[in-house]
Amino acid sequence: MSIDDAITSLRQGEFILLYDSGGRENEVDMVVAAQFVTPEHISRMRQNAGGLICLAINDSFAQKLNLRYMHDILSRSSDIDTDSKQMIMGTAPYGDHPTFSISINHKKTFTGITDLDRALTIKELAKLYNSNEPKKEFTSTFKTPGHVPLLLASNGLLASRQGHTEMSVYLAEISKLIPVTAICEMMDSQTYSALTVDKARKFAKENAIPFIDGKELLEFSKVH
Ligand SMILES: O=C(CO)[C@H](O)[C@H](O)COP(=O)(O)O
Ligand SMILES: [Mg+2]
Ligand SMILES: [Mg+2]
Repeated sequence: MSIDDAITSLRQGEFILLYDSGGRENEVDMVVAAQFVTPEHISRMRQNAGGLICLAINDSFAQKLNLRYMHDILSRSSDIDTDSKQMIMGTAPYGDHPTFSISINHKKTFTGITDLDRALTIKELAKLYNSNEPKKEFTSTFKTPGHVPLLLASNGLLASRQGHTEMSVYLAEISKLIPVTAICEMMDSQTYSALTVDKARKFAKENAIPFIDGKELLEFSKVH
């Protein structure tokens, strides 16, 4: 299936599968546009993917919310001693910096972890994108720490970093959707490892879900 098929699915609030490359995580994430997320999407990501359900946002939105990478927040914190700062992740084993920022819960959640709660947090954060006062609404409507990790896409998207964070946000942007995505790595409960790309492709085919290869997406982004 093509990038056009992925755009169609994302616009319909359906999942796509997104593979980065053998040169980095070598993982396939389930991806859905955050504006359409329902408890059913969260349930499917838990059961069919099984990784960490995260919320990726583009750089301009992150700037409006005054969000920072967690590694920067921790590095600058005067509450953390020098030895402990050695723990802060600079680059992951596959070479990229992590995109994690703070984690959030919508204030109307209870524990924050249920399918209902996480869907509320994710959908409401996407809704905030069109707010006239996003920062004010963000700080008054969400709590941290929470059960939905925020991931900050690099400015320039694929030209800067080729992670699922940037690729999923790029796909939302070219779909003319709010550039906020819910993503989750696919795991294999038989091998206790990441699902292989071949198994993920089979899953995609069996379930009629568009499968996007990061290398193809990168080439596409260079000419569009
Ligand atoms: O680590 C992650 C958060 O669960 C995932 O790999 C997610 O795909 C985002 O990270 P990246 O942009 O590095 O691929
Ligand atoms: Mg990862
Ligand atoms: Mg990833």
